[in-house]
Amino acid sequence: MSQSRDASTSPLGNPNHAIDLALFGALGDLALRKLFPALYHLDREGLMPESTRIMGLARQEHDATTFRQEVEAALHKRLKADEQDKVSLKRFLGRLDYRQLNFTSAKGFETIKAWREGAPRPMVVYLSVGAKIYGDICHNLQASGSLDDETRVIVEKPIGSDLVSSQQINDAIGAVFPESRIYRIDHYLGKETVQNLIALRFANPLFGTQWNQNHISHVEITVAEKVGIEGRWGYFDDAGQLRDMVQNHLLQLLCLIAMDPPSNLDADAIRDEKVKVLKALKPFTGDALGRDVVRGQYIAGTTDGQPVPGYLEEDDANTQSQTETFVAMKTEVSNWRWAGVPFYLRTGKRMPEKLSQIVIHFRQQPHYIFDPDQRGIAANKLIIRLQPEEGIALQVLTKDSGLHKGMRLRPGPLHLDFNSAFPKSRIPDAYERLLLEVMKGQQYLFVRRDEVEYAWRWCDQLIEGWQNRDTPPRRYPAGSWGPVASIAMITQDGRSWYEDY
Ligand SMILES: NC(=O)C1=CN([C@@H]2O[C@H](COP(=O)(O)OP(=O)(O)OC[C@H]3O[C@@H](n4cnc5c(N)ncnc54)[C@H](OP(=O)(O)O)[C@@H]3O)[C@@H](O)[C@H]2O)C=CC1
Ligand SMILES: O=C1O[C@H](COP(=O)(O)O)[C@@H](O)[C@H](O)[C@H]1O
Repeated sequence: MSQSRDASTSPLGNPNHAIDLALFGALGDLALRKLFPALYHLDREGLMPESTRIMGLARQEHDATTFRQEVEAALHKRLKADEQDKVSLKRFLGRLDYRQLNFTSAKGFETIKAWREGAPRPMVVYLSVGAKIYGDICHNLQASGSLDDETRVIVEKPIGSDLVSSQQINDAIGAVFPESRIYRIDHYLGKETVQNLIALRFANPLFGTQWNQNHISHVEITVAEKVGIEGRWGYFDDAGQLRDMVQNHLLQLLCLIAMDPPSNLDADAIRDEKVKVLKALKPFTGDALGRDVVRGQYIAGTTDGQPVPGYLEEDDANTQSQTETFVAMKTEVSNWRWAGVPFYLRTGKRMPEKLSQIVIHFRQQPHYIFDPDQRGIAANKLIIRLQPEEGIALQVLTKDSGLHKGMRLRPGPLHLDFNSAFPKSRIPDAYERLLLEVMKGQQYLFVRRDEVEYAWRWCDQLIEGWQNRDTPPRRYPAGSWGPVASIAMITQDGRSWYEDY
């Protein structure tokens, strides 16, 4: 983290972290639902320097006053009642301005240059729009003379739909910005527990010494979503769950679990180690594709006891679609640390619960001395919960209490629930952490170009395999844990998905 300028803070944030934020797509879903609430929280927490200004840019006709009204309405909808205080809201809304702009036309970009005239702060450009127009916006910004050599750019996922398209997009951004000023968001990296993984693994010798194939039998990563397509059918049907969730979020989680210790916490030290993991991911060849990967698509079912439509009955659906809304797979990191340790991944929409968790299953003791009836009792597990609540639990075996039970073992948790252990600290949304890091000019929670591209390389061979083998998705009812085949995939190895939710 050597890029930090100064650790001192003022009541309204470290003045060294002041920026001008130009937010492209300021009236879109992401901006209104996530970005403005996150920016507001940073301001309210005293982390946004006084001089920081925010310019909203979108196609709709607005002036600063009506734009502020839109943002205020979105904040009222998203924030809890006790998070809305008049002073903070007034100060935050006062930072906002608006310009109507067509992003793909060079005309009008001089407005950004004029806004920036004489400003002593670096500009951060946030591209909260589809990746296809990142190149146009970067080009128009440059051609209009709005950029200087301190300007940073934030881009959203997904970057492309395969390796070739991601390279084209990365080339277009890279023609204007150097890698050191490109911040590729994967919002899972901003989640508190995900950052805690780094602390857990590299600050605790207890885990550091056990983190390899000698002590770990297998790893599970589950990212289950309760929601369906939420009005995004057009986008989602082109992508599918592999491109939407595995290529980015699940592979980033896998990298943080599997990577070797970085030599320090600098962005590139961490990212170099993540890239090594991506390069070592085993490709799916031959029979592995049929045996170790399950694609699914939800049909009508129930959520919270209420009937919900199937994927093909959602609004705007193409009823012939073969797009997957669920993927489960068994993969491996082919290196000395992880040889022979399966990584089981699963993610899907319309599951019974919103649940993201990583379970590290440790091996059994080499010599067993307890009741033979209990020989199969679960070994130690480390359960890292990202959501809904965040926390870490270590399942250990202890003696079952009572006079009549003899030396019976009982699995139980050593549990760290962040909300109850640290009740005073609000757990910030991922976007708050990420925006703060951009303000500081720190890149360690952002994805480097080669990470994106190696992840695509691995996904591409999987997608190509599906296409070659004509692999239609297996159906699963909304509200279930996915196709039965995803359970069979793990039980054939004598294991099961961890279900103590
Ligand atoms: N929404 C989400 O939950 C997530 C989104 N993302 C990513 O974030 C980015 C934004 O997504 P999202 O907010 O959902 O998208 P939206 O389509 O909701 O928002 C995009 C915004 O950009 C505007 N816009 C698009 N093209 C132009 C143009 N040529 N000129 C001017 N304005 C334009 C749109 O205006 P108009 O409405 O007039 O078209 C809209 O205000 C995407 O890259 C997406 O993949 C990533 C993770 C989650
Ligand atoms: O990037 C995306 O993530 C969301 C899930 O994010 P979470 O923080 O709610 O777990 C997913 O619904 C969406 O399809 C995808 O684009």
